[in-house]
Amino acid sequence: MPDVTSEDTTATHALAAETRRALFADVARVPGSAKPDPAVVAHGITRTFGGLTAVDVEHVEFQRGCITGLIGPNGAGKTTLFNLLTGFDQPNTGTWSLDGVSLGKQQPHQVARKGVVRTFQLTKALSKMTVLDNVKLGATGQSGERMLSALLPWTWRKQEREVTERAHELLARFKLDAKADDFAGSLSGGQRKLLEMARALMMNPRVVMLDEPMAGVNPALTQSLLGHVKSLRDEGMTVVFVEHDMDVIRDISDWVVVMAQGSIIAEGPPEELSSNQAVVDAYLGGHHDQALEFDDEGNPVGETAVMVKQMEHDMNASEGIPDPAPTATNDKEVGR
Ligand SMILES: Nc1ncnc2c1ncn2[C@@H]1O[C@H](COP(=O)(O)OP(=O)(O)OP(=O)(O)O)[C@@H](O)[C@H]1O
Repeated sequence: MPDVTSEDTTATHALAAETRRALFADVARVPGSAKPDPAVVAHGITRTFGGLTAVDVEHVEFQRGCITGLIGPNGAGKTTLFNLLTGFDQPNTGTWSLDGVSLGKQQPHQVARKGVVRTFQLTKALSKMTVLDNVKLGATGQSGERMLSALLPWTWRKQEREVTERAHELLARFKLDAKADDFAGSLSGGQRKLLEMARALMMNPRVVMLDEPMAGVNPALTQSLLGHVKSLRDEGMTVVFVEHDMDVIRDISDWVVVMAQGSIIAEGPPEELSSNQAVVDAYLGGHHDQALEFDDEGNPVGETAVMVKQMEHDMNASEGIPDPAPTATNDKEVGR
């Protein structure tokens, strides 16, 4: 059980870049493909809201020690899938596990104690609490919260010290240590994202699910955030990462899983994405009528490049990220 006092075993899974590439060489480029050493395996997950099927994932595996980018158009079901896998919502059907241990029918803090944590698209910093206290909140389910411990104060005092120490370490890691005693409400958008990550790491997780960690972050902080995400992987963590910016996805992912209308419609290495017809169709709603064109390296060219740019522009716009290049918008054309 990972807690702030446990020994961190994740480092044993740190994989070099060549090893990660080799791992995926023989993985089938199909939805639900088997991975050589999956940390998380989910099967038959469905979630409906009234008549709407938000998630209908037959099978998915997330490879240990790698970054999996989870992409898909707005409303594809990415956040709902994260909610389900981390106990923030319960599915209608399905089973899922970390290293073979079931994570079903559990509360978020129980899932976190088993090793899977998440961050949120809209950061959940409590603005009237200090930055330090916000990070300490990540250490839920510690003995200080249990009844018996109330009678044995020395157990929680020791733990309180350890939790505070760990929180300070994480604040230093994310360069927020100077802000420890400030109210979280005083942080910028990017700093709140860092705070979210620090809080998620309090439990020494093995799997981190990041829901759009770059959204709304000013470009100066984007690179540093990306560096932090890569460093989680380099320490051996398994990272699943929802992101709309294709450049970021290409830069950071070892493997990409694509969702549309609740289901997984494609999987593959990031460099093969833009030539995947199912992916382009999903983003463009199938409303294009000309053949797609790519150069030898799989980069879109001509009209296809314009459409892909349009797609990225729309996705950025939905996140409130300004697009420096003037782009003609035709929302109907892209199925929104
Ligand atoms: N609590 C809810 N009640 C009703 N419908 C919901 C609820 N949560 C999600 N949905 C619907 O489920 C579908 C999937 O939503 P979800 O937020 O998971 O998509 P997403 O891929 O994360 O989208 P985005 O990229 O815009 O964040 C959408 O149609 C959404 O409106």
